Amino acid sequence: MSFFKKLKENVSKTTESVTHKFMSGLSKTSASLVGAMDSVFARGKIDEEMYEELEDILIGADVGVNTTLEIVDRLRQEVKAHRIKDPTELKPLMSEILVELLRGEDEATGMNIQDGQLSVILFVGVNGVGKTTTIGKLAHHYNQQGKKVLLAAGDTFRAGAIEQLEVWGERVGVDVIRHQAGSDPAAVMYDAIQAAQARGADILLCDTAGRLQNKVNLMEELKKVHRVIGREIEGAPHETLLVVDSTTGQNAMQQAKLFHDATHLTGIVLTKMDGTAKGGIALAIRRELEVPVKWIGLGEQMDDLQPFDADQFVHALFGEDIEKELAGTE
Ligand SMILES: Nc1nc2c(ncn2[C@@H]2O[C@H](COP(=O)(O)OP(=O)(O)OP(=O)(O)O)[C@@H](O)[C@H]2O)c(=O)[nH]1
Repeated sequence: MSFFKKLKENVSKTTESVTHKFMSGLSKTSASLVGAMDSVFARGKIDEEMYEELEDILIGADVGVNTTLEIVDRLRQEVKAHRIKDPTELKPLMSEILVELLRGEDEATGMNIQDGQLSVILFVGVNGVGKTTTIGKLAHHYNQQGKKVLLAAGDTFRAGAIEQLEVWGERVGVDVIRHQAGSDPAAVMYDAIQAAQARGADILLCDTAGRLQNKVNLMEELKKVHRVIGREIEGAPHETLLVVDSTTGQNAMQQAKLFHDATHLTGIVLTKMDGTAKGGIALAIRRELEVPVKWIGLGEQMDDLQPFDADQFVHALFGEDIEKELAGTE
């Protein structure tokens, strides 16, 4: 039995609605990445040309050149080692390689949430990537779990950003700590931490500015915010999550490198996966940045932010093939 059965078994452990969210959210990427492989494999022959066409498909889905070469290399080795002649056997093999790459070595995709004490989560990323929406969705997620959540409006650069966060606060039913537009974001963080501690909050989600017009200032500001949070609570921020818009392709990769250099990122949130056929960026980011993707945005609704899961991700990409193979072998 191929790796498909194992994938199916792994995703069956979660609810059907989560599996469905991944499948519908990743349908465009599935078509561009896995659907496109069909015509390549239909030629019935494993040869150099086939590997080159596979590379083109992977690069076209934003998997990134280095990661693409690594995937195809591994595929070649497996084909050799197991003397595979039939290209239809390559899809399950490919799915296994993708899961391994997405999992990485540490498997540290969970959130560092401290039980019984305040956990501070800092969000960074450029404007418009979905930072505020992600904070709102995550506030909802933790609120649903019965945790007391507070939001810090650290994007003081744009007055609209503070109001937008307040709209989310109201929608979810959590308070927002804010100052006037233009004030020092580090001071907002200081006040937010005091408020969170005084109110016995479990989780403080901190928004930050994302203007890129002045990179040096932005990065200095983020470093200061980070420092102030760390001074108030040892070990905080417990997570520094970079939010990136997956529809921006390799641009997302460059942003990730920039922010990673300035603040120590502990995870990535990939938003708007449902709006792109180039979801292969998840692989490029995971592999080339060595920062785990922790959350994935699969739509605009409150519960469309899902914890990233390598099995769910790859299962969603190969969904049709998995169903076909399992139906044929029962
Ligand atoms: N389809 C889809 N849309 C999303 C997702 N996440 C966010 N969006 C949309 O992206 C748009 C921008 O999101 P915002 O949260 O305003 O972005 P932001 O990064 O906070 O922007 P600034 O406040 O300007 O920094 C909104 O219309 C969101 O509804 C997602 O996972 N899927």
